[in-house]
Amino acid sequence: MTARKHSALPKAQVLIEALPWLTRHNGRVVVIKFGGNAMVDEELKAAFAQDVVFLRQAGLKPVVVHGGGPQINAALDRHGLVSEFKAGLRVTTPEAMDVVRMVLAGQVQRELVGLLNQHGPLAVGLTGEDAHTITAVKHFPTIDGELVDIGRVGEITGIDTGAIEALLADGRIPVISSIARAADDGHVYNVNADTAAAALAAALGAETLMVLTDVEGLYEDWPHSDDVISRLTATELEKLLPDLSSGMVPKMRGCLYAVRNGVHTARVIDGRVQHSILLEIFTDEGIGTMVVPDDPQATTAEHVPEQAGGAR
Ligand SMILES: Nc1ncnc2c1ncn2[C@@H]1O[C@H](COP(=O)(O)OP(=O)(O)O)[C@@H](O)[C@H]1O
Ligand SMILES: CC(=O)N[C@@H](CCC(=O)OP(=O)(O)O)C(=O)O
Repeated sequence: MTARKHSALPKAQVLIEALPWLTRHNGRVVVIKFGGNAMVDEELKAAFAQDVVFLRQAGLKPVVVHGGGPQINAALDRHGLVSEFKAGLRVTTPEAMDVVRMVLAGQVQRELVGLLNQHGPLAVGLTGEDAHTITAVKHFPTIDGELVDIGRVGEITGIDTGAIEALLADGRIPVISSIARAADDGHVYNVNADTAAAALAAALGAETLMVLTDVEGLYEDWPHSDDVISRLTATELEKLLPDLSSGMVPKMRGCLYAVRNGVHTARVIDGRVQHSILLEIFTDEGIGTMVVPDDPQATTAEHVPEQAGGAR
């Protein structure tokens, strides 16, 4: 007698395909950075929230770190302030810092918390200022061999994971804005959201860092071709870093930092694709760029991403 096949069988097969990944990640922290450029429309943002809640309900511990570069640009413009970037970082005057804080903590973070909480009392928003989560000192980037003053931009000196871990233990989804407090001068500092996400992923011992942006992944020869590098090791990435340009620099530096500091995989994926998080996880080939540590031992058998990018 042949087994009867129900018409919904493909749906069951999709769920079963995800089983090894879900088993491996059960109880693990996944840090997801949602870039301001990926927040293009309401439908996408709602799908992002659904994906994050799905991970939470499937037994993972998602932590969201959000950006908001374009939203800050628009608000500065409304205030008659110019947006200027040096070494990929926003030149942040004290007046601009007020706007940055207002937009990140008061607008973007609130919106994401609201979308996540449509699914239950899950999300809690905080900034790096809360409970000493992110501490920084004033950052002076080197441009053409000179240290340059770009205002209230912070370089992370410490992460206190206590508040985030308490929220995770309580089943919540922390949503974090990339603003840091200074231990010494009493100021608050603007931190690039990719850098903050990478530092948090490392400090939390996350399984994966996922960076959602507005390109398909790391292009091999940007802007001349759109061939995406699907997988690379830390050393391969390190060699590429000097050739990367502005937006990708903090992102790929962050990925490198994460995999060199205990995170098993760091991925850059296209946040403009609906349900990109679930697609990256549940499709064999993955949809973006995956960075892995050099030492295969660091990615133990238990953590080899066979579902997510099994071919990579
Ligand atoms: N090699 C590269 N591959 C892909 N994108 C690149 C590359 N080099 C520079 N970029 C630029 O980086 C941008 C992504 O960074 P960014 O604008 O800071 O996004 P987000 O708001 O998501 O942090 C892309 O839109 C692209 O213009
Ligand atoms: C110092 C610095 O540049 N901070 C960033 C923080 C927001 C951010 O990183 O947003 P995206 O992820 O959308 O680019 C800024 O002011 O734009």
